[in-house]
Amino acid sequence: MIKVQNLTKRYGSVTAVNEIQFEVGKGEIVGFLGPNGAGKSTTMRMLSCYLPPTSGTAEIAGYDIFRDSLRAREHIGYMPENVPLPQDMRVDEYLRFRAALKGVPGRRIKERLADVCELCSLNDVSRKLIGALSKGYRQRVGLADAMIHEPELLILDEPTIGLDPNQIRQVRDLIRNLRRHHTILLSTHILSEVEMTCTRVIIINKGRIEVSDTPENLRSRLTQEGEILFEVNAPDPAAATAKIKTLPHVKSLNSHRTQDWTRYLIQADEDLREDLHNLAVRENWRVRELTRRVATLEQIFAEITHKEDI
Ligand SMILES: Nc1ncnc2c1ncn2[C@@H]1O[C@H](COP(=O)(O)OP(=O)(O)OP(=O)(O)O)[C@@H](O)[C@H]1O
Repeated sequence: MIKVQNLTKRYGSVTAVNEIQFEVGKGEIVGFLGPNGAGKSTTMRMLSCYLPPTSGTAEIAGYDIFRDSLRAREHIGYMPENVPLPQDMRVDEYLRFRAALKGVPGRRIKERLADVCELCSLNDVSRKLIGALSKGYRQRVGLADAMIHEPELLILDEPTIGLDPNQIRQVRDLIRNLRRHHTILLSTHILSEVEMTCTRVIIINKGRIEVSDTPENLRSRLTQEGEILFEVNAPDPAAATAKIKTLPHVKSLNSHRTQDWTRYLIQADEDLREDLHNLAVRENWRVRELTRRVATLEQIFAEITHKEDI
């Protein structure tokens, strides 16, 4: 659905997007992550044909965003970061107007309106003035607008920005429901959202793409040299520590004792959970915890973008 090659955007002396390349296949939900000013919105605006690139190319459904802009746009539903909405139009009037503007045939507008209002849970407010809606409902109107012409690809720039946790959950569920029929590229700063909804993560930093992988692969990349928590009740703790140290792949070990229990934090370059379990069974130790610490997307993001404050 998306094929980006050497795409660059400069604003005067600022290079916002620097020779990026990536592809997004049909049916993928891709989370587009990066710190403030990384170039996410600029990339999304170029892909949505709102902003011409300085150099490089991008294709949407096989159409060049610059040369075949109108064709490309037919396949895109774009929801910008701050959805510009007319305050004094009613929700249904506005969506009908947008449908006509996007070339939806007159006979289909009623049906499309009903579909998007249902999908975005707008039925209760469809006769309300947009200016009277809460932020969450306005976001939904933006989403309904992006979908009204049945595009295959949705490009959503921070769709949950400014929403409360309940509204975030609703929009996230909605995006999850959309994945059956759409390809989605969405930017967000909420990493748990990406872990829950996306099939792939692209991390952009200072205009360059640093990573493109599944959330699982990203986690296992960082967890390979894993930390394992192991808490046992062994009759002779010193002997137990010595035995654990002799296991292959153990790099270092910290322990902490509370009454009868010893809690080990083991650094190893392999997943040693089975070996530790077998050792405990052999030695007749009682085990209270045996877990491998898994890196969160938040740690991965911080590592890749070298930022602690996300
Ligand atoms: N119209 C503009 N004129 C000049 N510079 C711009 C313009 N739009 C963006 N920039 C600059 O380009 C860089 C990338 O901005 P962009 O908005 O694409 O980042 P972003 O990743 O979407 O950030 P955020 O998470 O804060 O929305 C920033 O340095 C920004 O200041």
